[in-house]
Amino acid sequence: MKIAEVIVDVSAYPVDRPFDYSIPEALEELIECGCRVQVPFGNRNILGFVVAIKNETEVPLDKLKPISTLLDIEPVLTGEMLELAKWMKRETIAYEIDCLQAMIPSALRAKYEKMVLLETDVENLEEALKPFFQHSTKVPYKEFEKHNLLIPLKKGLREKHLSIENVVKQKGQIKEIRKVKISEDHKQLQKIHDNLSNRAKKQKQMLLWMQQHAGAIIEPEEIYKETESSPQVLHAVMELGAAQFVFEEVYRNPFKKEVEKTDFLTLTDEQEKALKAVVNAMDSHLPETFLLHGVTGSGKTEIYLQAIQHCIQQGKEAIVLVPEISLTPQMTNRFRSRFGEQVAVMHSGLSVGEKYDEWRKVHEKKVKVVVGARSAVFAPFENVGLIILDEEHESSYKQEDSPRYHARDVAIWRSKYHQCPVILGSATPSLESYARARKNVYKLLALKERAMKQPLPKVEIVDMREELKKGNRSMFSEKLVEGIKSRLEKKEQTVLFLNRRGYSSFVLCRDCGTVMQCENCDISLTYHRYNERLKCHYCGFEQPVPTICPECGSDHIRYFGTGTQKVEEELTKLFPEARVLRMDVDTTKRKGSHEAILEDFGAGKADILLGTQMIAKGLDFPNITLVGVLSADTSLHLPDFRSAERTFQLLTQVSGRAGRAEKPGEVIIQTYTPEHYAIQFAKEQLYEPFYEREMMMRHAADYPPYYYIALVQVSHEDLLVAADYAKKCADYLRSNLSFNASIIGPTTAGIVRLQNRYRYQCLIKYKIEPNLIPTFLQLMKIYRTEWIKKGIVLTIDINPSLI
Ligand SMILES: Nc1ncnc2c1ncn2[C@@H]1O[C@H](COP(=O)(O)OP(=O)(O)OP(=O)(O)O)[C@@H](O)[C@H]1O
Ligand SMILES: [Zn+2]
Ligand SMILES: [Zn+2]
Repeated sequence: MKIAEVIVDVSAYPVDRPFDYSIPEALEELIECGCRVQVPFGNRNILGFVVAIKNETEVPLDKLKPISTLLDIEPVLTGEMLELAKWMKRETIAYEIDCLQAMIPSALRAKYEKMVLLETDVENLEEALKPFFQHSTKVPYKEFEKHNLLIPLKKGLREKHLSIENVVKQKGQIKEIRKVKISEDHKQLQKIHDNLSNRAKKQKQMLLWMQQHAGAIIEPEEIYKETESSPQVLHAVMELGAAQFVFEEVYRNPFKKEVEKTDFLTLTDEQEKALKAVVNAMDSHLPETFLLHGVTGSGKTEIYLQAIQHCIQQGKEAIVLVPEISLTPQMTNRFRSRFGEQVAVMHSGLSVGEKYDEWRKVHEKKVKVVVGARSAVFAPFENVGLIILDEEHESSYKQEDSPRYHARDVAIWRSKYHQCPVILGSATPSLESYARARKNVYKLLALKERAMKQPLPKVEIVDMREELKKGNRSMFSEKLVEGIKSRLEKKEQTVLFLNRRGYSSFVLCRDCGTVMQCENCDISLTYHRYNERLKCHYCGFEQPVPTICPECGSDHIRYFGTGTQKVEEELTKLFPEARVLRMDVDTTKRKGSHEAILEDFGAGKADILLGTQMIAKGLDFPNITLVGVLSADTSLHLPDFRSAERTFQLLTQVSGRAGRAEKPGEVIIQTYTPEHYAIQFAKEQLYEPFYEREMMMRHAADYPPYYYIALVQVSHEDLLVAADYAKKCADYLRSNLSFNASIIGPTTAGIVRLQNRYRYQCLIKYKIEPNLIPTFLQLMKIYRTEWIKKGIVLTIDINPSLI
């Protein structure tokens, strides 16, 4: 008897391990690793993934239950993915089932119906299957299940005479059109024609026409037109066997427009050198990780494109990851324009069905390249030759929910599995990656100049405290107003960036620029509106909002933040003639609106593009000559040790949107803290000095990359219960981790109450801590067996992106 090991879909089970099930004889030849099944569990029937098949089990035979249903006749997960899930589960302290579910498209988690499609001639099929395909090329899978024909079905699938598709039972249905396939058999058509009575004139006429088009697949409307006939006539001759309906699937095309083909550019020397290093690694099958550090507009994308070209030529597949917000049509079209139909695109803007279509193109190996957001790192290619993470510093590569994986780590894992290189690209690499490159763990590839040797834009810092002194209370400095005015006159375009991260959450003195900081930590206090207090979410320190500035005594104290809408109003007052496009969460809710706005701006239908984070990335329009940053400070004072790094990255990225073509660019950054090093280095657009300085700060405070961090969070509806269990956590960690690990807390979390739950946390800083994962696993086990019953929710986040 064959036994399957199944990872079942029950959450909160204390032991995360596979369960043994016997494989019914009828399914023995069908079940493979990576297939989903339904199995009895307790008194329910639940979903599971087959992760291993074996001949023996320790489960007593009378206790052993059989698999009830097989859901996938072809596995949805490869052996690689099953192995990856095991690794992820341990690295991220997640349930294996969550890891497996994260790897398949959501459509497969929805309700769907399976259909079997005829791919070749009926004659190639086993006798038992033939009757099903006499009148249609598409038959519900149920039929074969019902008639016990799964084994011949699988044979037909293996030999590629048949294929399977899952039709999602909701709006994401596979799109298909019904066509008419005219019989290939001339003689038969002739015979049908001759047997018809002379009164059936229309039918005879159609048959004559069909003889000239034997074997063709044509849309019915075209036949009516060509033969000047009606559906009734067509149906009549089809009844006689002259033709049959076929269904042709059209992949929903999320790109809408056709993309013009582009040629490869002649690389600059710097680009050439970088490409060569990657190509060498590919050719020698080396799983090397490259950090491609190139200033904005240096042509990193062109290197990706040519590296992918090489990868395809070697018969291999490439995965390109791009942060969700820069996954714009402008971005994806750059890939489509080179590789055309060989590209699949996966991002959250697609409907469930569209996403599933794209996934299937990958699963069925119909494409060679996938461009997508974080989860595309699980693209089920089996012959990966190259993995690229563009904007590698982006925090969105880390998933915030379980499984809390980082796409970079998964990419590197897969590169080892496939013995292929990884490129991490950025103009502003994360400190962690740059430190690794310095230590030669990653190979550094540098592009110091822009592709056409254009100068980087000139950056000016405007001190908003001075503006206030001059009596200018608006959010636009004189400099910026002048800048916009001259662009309007010259018919050039302006991008205005409103940094909304940390909106309204810190308190600042408008006269001296002082931001209220924690007494014990080098971090700004968070403003809590509900009780008008300032809090440190690292150590728990808190104080009321001061009425006068402790530094200069001024009473111009306010919490900071301005919305895009308000900026737009002010902008139209200042420049009534300007055409303004606003891009933020409100104007991009509707599907496709994001791309419509960009398209309009690219086509010169507006003078000013005003937006949030969304516009910081990927924009490559030649007519943008001015970039204005309205408030550089907002992201600077977030209570996060990465806030300086994030600010530097953001300012460098937005500045990089200006002057990318012939016309030189200018950048104006407005700030209340012009002396801050993140702003000063962003002005010079110097990465390395910023890196050195920020590394010093991190070193002094024992933060990454010198230390690793992990965050354990406990929440409960009752504040005291949450605090109590957080203390239990801290005690447990303290008694199980080495003295080298420091455990800070428990303290309240940044947002203390979320969805009516109180949250406490412990921060762990460590260097080498062999006991970390075992300790976390043990803590999880205690939680899952005991604490969970008390309504506690415990999460463990290793290398959190935000703390
Ligand atoms: N070798 C080349 N010759 C001519 N033009 C090039 C070359 N390489 C890139 N370009 C052009 O330079 C511009 C900037 O290139 P690209 O967008 O690839 O830079 P990037 O490094 O990805 O920029 P960013 O990080 O700012 O998004 C593009 O318009 C691109 O077409
Ligand atoms: Zn002050
Ligand atoms: Zn503090």
